[in-house]
Amino acid sequence: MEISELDRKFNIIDGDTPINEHLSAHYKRSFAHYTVKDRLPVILTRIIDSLSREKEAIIAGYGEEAADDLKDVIGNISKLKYELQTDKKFKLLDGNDTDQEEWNAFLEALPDTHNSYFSAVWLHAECYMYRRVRSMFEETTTLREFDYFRRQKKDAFMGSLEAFQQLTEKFNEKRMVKTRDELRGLFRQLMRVNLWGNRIDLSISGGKIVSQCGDPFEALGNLEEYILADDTAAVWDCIATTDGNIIVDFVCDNAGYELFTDLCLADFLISHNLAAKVRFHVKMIPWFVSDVTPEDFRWTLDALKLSVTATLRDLGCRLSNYIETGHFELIEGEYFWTSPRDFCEMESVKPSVHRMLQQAHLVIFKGDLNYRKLLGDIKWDPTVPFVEAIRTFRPTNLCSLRTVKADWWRDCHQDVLKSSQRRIPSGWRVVNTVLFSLHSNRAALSGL
Ligand SMILES: O=P(O)(O)OC[C@H]1O[C@](O)(CO)[C@@H](O)[C@@H]1O
Repeated sequence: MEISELDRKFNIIDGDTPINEHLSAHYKRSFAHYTVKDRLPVILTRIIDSLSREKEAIIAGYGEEAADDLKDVIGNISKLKYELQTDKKFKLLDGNDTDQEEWNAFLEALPDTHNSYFSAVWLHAECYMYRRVRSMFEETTTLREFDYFRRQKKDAFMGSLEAFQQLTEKFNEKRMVKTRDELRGLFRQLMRVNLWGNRIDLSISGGKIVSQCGDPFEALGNLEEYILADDTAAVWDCIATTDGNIIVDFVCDNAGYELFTDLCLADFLISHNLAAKVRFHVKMIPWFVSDVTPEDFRWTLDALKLSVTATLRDLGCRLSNYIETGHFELIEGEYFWTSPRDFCEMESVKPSVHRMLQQAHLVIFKGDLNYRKLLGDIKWDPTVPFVEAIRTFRPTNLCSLRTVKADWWRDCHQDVLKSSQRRIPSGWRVVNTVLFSLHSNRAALSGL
């Protein structure tokens, strides 16, 4: 079938997403369209491939019965891929997962015009696909607990070991800083390391293993010109003007290198008495390929403790000890983070999560997906300040730390770049540019 025929059939508009509209695969020249048409089917194919490749090992670990379960799951994922590529309506979820009712209520309330892959809001279509895959495993007898992305996450972790080592060595050299100015300087560097850590994402690479290579501290200088919005000073003030008896929350994104950088920043906050507790909010199901689950979090600390180098072993022990002393807390059991809801809906649909975030003095939202949820997956006019774009979402002080991975900020990048006399060098892709914002509940500290 000709692509134009497909477009006609799915009612695709040959243009970019209009300003103030929701992002959607409905617009052919959008990253959402490219994602639904090309990226998501690749991700599904890669799950099938890895299940087929790891079949023997899975059966060895989960028993003979897993062979039938694998066959069913592979068949169901192929069907899902077909549904996606032929723009079928979203189906209600089967199974007994904790969040199933909430998901189905959400799906049932979708207008008929926006409940298929190419017609829905991009956020809804993308989350729905990952949630459907999870349902297929939940329905099996043997593979309910199986994380079909774990192998890739572990490989990416292993590929970043050298960077972990270099980062920890540099951090250890600098740990002894004493003066407020030195502390602020180190905080600024760690925020940048953390920001760039968000580039290591297995969903954007379609599941191909990507790891951090080279010395992350060294790389900071060269990356500086790609920072689009930088409110580090305001984030620092927000933390450093307290007595240190505060909670800082991370709404985590990717496992592997990015989680490692989260842990380094959190370690800094605790070891310099800038915060009394750091909480980590993670995903309860395998999500967007590399997102952190409770199991990934625990595995990371254990793997660091068992590292071949004393530097990483010491770090692993210190971080694990923070869990024991209550300085770190892993928040698990919350399915809101894998719901299709944007954060503005949190207070009404999940008040308990909103109340929990209110306990924190600062919440750091990691990554592109959280950023999209902050902004409601809307293509805002680039001049709209961040504080307006997040609408009524005001649980506490917020910081968004993400590298830009979709297209709708391209215009804004150019806008910002033009006004700041910066440029995107040829060959540099939008994925490597950055938006970095803080919102304070006292004042709008920054925007675009
Ligand atoms: O890990 P992050 O930073 O949330 O980004 C992941 C996601 O970024 C996007 O490419 C664009 O938002 C999603 O399609 C994607 O998979």
